[in-house]
This record gives sequence, structure tokens and C-alpha cells, in this order.
Amino acid sequence: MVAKPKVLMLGKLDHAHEQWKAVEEIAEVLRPKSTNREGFIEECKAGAFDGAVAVLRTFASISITGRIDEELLSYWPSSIKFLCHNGAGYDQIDIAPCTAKGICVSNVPTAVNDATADVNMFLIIGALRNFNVGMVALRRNEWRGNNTALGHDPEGKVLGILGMGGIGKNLKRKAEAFSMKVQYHNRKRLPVDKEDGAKYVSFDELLATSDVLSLNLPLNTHTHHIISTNEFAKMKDGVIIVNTARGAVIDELALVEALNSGKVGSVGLDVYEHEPNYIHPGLVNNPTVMLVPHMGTWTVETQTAMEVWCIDNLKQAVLTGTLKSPVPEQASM
Ligand SMILES: O=CC(=O)O
Repeated sequence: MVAKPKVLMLGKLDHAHEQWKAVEEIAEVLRPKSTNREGFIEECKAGAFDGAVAVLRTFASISITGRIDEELLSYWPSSIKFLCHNGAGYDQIDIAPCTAKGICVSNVPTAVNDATADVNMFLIIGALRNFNVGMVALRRNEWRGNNTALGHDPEGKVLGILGMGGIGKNLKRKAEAFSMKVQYHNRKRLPVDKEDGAKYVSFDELLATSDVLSLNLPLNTHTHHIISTNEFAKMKDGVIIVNTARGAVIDELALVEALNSGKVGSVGLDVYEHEPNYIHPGLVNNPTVMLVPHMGTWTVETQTAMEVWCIDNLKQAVLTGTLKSPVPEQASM
């Protein structure tokens, strides 16, 4: 009997059970026994994953392996040629050393767009309307609280989207339903037929003219702390900042300072620079800000669609030696 190809499973899937069964029919699934990076590396050294051709990893599996970086990859068997990440953002993976080792990486792009843009819109409305102050007061039995400031309507406000990818475009559509005016900045302007009519502005113009600034760009070496003290100084007084991308695209300390000084009027965050262990007290203790604990894709429908998409990548890798959605850095690999 011909042996099945081996795949390594890092983390666990909770929804796409039928699709996973189909993987088990075509592949032998290996799983680490260890629960930390040290133990995982020992298992690699002992040859526990030798022969595996592809890896499926979840966002939470960082607790088992730590970052997928050059050091970790140096212990992976040379048989591994594919790494399928279950998530849109793949900042837990260093792509350059994967490329150097000939490992093709995929992510889950479009499946996350609607759910993430929904949370984005929720944060925009909540921050504009000052809802958190009222919600906190009500739960303290203080009805709306004392001197709770009036909010602002989204209608007619300028929404600046930094990072007009799949989520940014989805957000644009939703924000326009609330009569917001949308402008965007990307490092490279989109072809006009891909802009959906959004106005393209320079980075500085986006900062200077947006009433609400939404961060919708991936975290990488170019975008780390792309918004910090200098950038806040260029913004309108009372600007609203919303982030559903990754915490570290904003310098969180500078954000708290800008909030405390009144430069930033309010904030809506789903992601934090040092999540999940540390959220700056200047955010947690400020009732005017809207804070959600990274729930952008936290729906049954979206989590299921993400798992199915990721499994499709894994199956395609095993059966055809290709990926359905390679990460952009490796598009030509
Ligand atoms: O944060 C969620 C994702 O990257 O998919």
C-alpha cells in the first residue's frame, strides 16, 4: 500500500469538521505533543515531523511554536514545502526565511472581509456617538451618567482609510451607506478601476483631512508604528482613530498621549500592540473609548469560512503542489 503524504497540524480547527475528514482521507496528520516552543523544537530535533510536506497553523498556535521565524524554521524538516495559515494577517510568520527555505505560505484573504468591516463600522459609530460612556453608566445603575457629551453623526464625515485592501473596500461600502465620504491612501495607488470611486490622497493629506482615520493595513516592517506622535500632530483636532488591523501599526503609548491631550477625540479598537496580555491602562480606564478584544472575525460563519479556505489551501498543496491563496510576497514563487 502506498503511504499517505504527511501533514503537520499546529493548533485546532473547531468548525469545518467535514472538510477536515477529507484531509484525513488523503493525508496522515501529525500533531505536536508539546505545548511550548522549547518542547516543539525538541520534537523537531527528534524527527517527529520528518516527512511532513505541508503545515496548517492557526493564529492561537503561536502558544505552541512562538513566531515562525528563521530559528524555528532551521529545525523544520526539509520535506516541508507549504505553510497554510488560518487568518488574513500573517504577521506571526517571517516570510523571507520561509521563501529562502522554499516554503510557500498561504493566508485566508477575502473570507474575513465582511465580519471585520462590520466590527470596524461598529467601532466608528460607537466612537462617534460616545456610546461606551452611556453603556458603562447604565451598568453602574447611573442611566446615561452625568454630563455625558453628545456624540456626532457619521453623515457627511470624512472617513480616511489607510490600507484599501479587501477589508478597506468592504468598509468603504458600509461607510457610504451611512453617508460618510471616503478617501484612502495606499503606498501604491490602486488602478482606477479597482478604487470603487474612492478618492486617493497622499499619506499627509489623509492625516490632515480625515474626521475618522481607519487603519486597515497589514502589520509588517514598513507599517510598524506608522501612526505615532508626528502623525497625530498632523491630524484634525478631535479626530477619531479606529483600528481592526493589528495593534502595532499604531504606537499605543503615543495614542494614549494624543487621547489625553484631546488631540484624538475618541478611539475604537479591536486590536492592541501587546495583546492579549497587556492593554494600556490609558485605554482600559478611559470610558470614552470603544474597546473590543480582537473579535473582528469572531462569528460562526466567518470562522467556518476561514477554516474551509485554509483546508482548501492544505489540500491543494498536498494534491497539486500549489496554493489557492499564496501571500502577496510570494505571488511569483
Ligand atoms: O485578525 C484576524 C485575521 O488576521 O484573520
